[in-house]
Amino acid sequence: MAAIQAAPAVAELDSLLCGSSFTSNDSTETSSSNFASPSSTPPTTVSPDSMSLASEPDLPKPESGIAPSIEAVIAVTDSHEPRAEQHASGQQTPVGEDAIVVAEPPRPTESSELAEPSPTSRPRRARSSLPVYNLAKLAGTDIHGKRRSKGDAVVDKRRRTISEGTLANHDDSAPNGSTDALERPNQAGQDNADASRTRGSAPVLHKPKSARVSKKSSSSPVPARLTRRAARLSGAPVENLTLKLSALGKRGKKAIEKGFGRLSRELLRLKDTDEFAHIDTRPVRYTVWSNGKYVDIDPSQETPAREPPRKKVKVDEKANNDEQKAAPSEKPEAGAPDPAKKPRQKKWLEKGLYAGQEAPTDIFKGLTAQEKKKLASLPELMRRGKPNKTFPLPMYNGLRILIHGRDFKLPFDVCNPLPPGQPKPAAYRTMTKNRFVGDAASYWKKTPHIEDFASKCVCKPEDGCGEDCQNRIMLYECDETNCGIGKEYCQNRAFQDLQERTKKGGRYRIGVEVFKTKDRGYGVRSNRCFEPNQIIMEYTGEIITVAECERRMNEEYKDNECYYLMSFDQNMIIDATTGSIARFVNHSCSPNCRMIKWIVAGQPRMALFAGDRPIMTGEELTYDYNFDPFSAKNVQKCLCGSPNCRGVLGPKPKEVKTPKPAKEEKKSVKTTRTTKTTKTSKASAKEKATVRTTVKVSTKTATKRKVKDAFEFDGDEEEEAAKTVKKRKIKTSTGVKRTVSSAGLKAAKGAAKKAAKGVTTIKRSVSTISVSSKKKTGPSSSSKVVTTKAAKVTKKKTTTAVQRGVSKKIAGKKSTSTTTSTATSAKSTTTAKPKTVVPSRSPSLTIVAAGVTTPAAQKKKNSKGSSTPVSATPATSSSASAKGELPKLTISGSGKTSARKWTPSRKALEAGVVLAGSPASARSPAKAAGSPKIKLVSSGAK
Ligand SMILES: C[S@@+](CC[C@H](N)C(=O)[O-])C[C@H]1O[C@@H](n2cnc3c(N)ncnc32)[C@H](O)[C@@H]1O
Repeated sequence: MAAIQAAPAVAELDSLLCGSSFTSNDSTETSSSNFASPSSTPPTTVSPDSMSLASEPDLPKPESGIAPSIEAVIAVTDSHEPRAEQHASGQQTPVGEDAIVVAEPPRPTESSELAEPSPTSRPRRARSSLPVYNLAKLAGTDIHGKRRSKGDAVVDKRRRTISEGTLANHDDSAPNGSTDALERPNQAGQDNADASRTRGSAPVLHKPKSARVSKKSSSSPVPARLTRRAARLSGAPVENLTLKLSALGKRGKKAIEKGFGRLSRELLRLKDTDEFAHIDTRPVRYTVWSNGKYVDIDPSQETPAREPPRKKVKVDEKANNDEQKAAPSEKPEAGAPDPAKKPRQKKWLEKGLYAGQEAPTDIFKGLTAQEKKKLASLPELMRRGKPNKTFPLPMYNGLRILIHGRDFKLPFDVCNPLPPGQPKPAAYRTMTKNRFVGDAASYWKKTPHIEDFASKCVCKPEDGCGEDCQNRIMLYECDETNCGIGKEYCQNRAFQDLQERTKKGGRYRIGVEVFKTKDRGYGVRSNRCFEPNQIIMEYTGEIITVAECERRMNEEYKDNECYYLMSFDQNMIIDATTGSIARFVNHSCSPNCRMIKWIVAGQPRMALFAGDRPIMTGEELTYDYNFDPFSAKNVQKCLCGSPNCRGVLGPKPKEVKTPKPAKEEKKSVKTTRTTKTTKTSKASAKEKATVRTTVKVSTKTATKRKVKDAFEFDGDEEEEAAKTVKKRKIKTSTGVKRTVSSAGLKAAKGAAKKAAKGVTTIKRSVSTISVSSKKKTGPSSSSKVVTTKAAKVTKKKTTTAVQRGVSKKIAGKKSTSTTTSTATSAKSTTTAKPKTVVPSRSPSLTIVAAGVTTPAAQKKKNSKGSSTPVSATPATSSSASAKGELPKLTISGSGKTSARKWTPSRKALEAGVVLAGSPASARSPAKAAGSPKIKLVSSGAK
């Protein structure tokens, strides 16, 4: 079968054959001898094809040597013969073998047609003397079927008339045309090369494409690739066949070109090579190889030097080129040292921790007589041998320390996280952003601060939004909308800095880690240093309404030892049970941090900031909870261990405030009302920052009860509280409460507006679980206002710049200034209790975090009943409190253990915090007339 496919190719190639093949008609050659032998007899087996040659019973004998191509064709037909016989005998042909030829099975009808053409068929044009061949059949393309038109056999149309001469040299002697056909392509090159000598080439039978393809597929014994490679390596000039052809006559040239045109592409590409023509230009080299390596037996032999690897050649060439470029005329002498190449000199590290601190030659130098004496008595410190310059001791400082024998600790400013395997709190979920839960989202006013936020600070780039920045003073973070100096200069973008810092993660960038304290549960420590006032981490969690908070405390957290609830904004609470690790920060009466609420992009956010001094690696982070337990049973012993510890987790002691005469106050209010009270003074930078407009809510009664209410818990308390509430209720009406550090004039503008609109209360306070005001937010915050107001605006020394900035702003807004609104509220106040400045940077926070009732507290409670735990009473004001920076922290008491009613203390009311330890009646807003609706019932303390 393969022979049949290859046969047309053979025909092609044979058409290119020249020389002896034309002349040789030796039919005795076997198929094997046909291979690559120009003198061998081509496969000339000619036998009548039962199919296509049926009409040509007798093929004329070749007369001349110009019919090799025809020989091939005949070989094809010869190969068909047994096939036809096979079919005739009804034998099955193996598929592999018959793939192509079977496509032309013997068709009796056709055969009969061919043998005896029907009267309707076209008469043959061929002369009877010439044989007619069915080329389609020969080529194997007739397997596609015959097209017929009007009964006319197409096969007849496709017949070609071939001149008699083309049938020359058909030889029956070639027994295996297939083998011959396979091998011939290899001969083609040589034959083609010899074709230049051809004078008369035989016309080539038309070769159908399929046949060519089959020729390709009939793998030539010598792969084309190898041939190409050989050609490349030969290095000899390639003969140009075109030149050869030009020497030919027109006819010969045409024949050869035609022949090439039918060569496969690969062969065509190679047609001009020596390999193609089998021309050896190099002598054969015998090489010896040992273990896969070339062994050069006699290097003196004339064998050409081995070519260096290509890459090396390139490099050398490049180097040469460079050299030539550099010095085209001069050539460096062989062996002379290259001036460009200097011996490499080792570079030593000259800078480093102790580099440059060589030990002094005289180690006694600079020491006192006593020290010298001591050093002499310390032979181990005496210098011996060569000084260690690689890593010498810090001689200037260390030696003295060593002499004195002091313990010293190297400062470690680098990240020093705890080793792995630390006890960790039970699985807790972290949250890096506040998330509203339940009704909180619907009650949350999304843009309460936006109005204030609309104005820009007046800082210049050189100011860098420092302490005088009015945004900073009012705890508004700068951004593109409210600050004109840009990110690169502005220093008032703490939350943005924090985000930037922690974005990539990593212990150092985050800078904090939870650890287990000895006696206070878990805490947070720094594992890096923090600058004073630097932001450390954000306090995030779920923002919930008071009602939801109450529910959680009663249901979800009832068995908890700790609550992580902190009052937030708009009467909402942050529950950090799912939140950031800031919830693990413990309380200290001398804290190193502050929890501060800022307005960032119009929204309140809470974060822990370093205090006034830097924080070192490994320090525990603490802030003052300003904890308000409201009930004796909630009082916990403080274990902060600071010298000025208040003893219990209690409220921050207030500053001792000197009451001012009412006249003065009125005057003050008046003055502020006319907005001419903006007094400027050049004070210290700290004081500048404490521009605070404070409007505090208080009553005389309340003031008296201030501390008392917070801790007293007797049977009459409820009644008394009710009275108080009533009293307060009377005095309610309108009021502006701004417990936060001033909240500034900005907010006051808004307040003024709202007051003008008849809004009864405006409160911008961190202490959220507020009893006062707010008719707007959550359902539980709809209580009637209990507070009555005395308003006083105290403006502490402000810088001109700030004042100007603020007043400008106000002027720009056409607002009546803060004091206008406060004055309004002052009107409704029966008793005005003046108060001095409140917090500086920190807002008053209310944490609703119920801790463990310590055994001590429990004992006290048991022994004293409901009496006030003395230890809970704040003693003196701490330094921190003097700055007014402490947040309010309120702890909820255990309502489970008490059946008695409990009402919020005056303190709670003032702080805007209500925490009920709470019998159901107290929790019911309906029952507690005038009492705030907002009550947190903590039942979980154990
Ligand atoms: C918000 S949690 C702080 C994290 C807590 N230590 C923990 O392990 O989850 C507040 C509770 O920690 C405890 N705590 C914090 N500071 C304390 C202190 N200085 N003395 C005693 N207990 C403290 C109290 O039980 C408090 O109720």
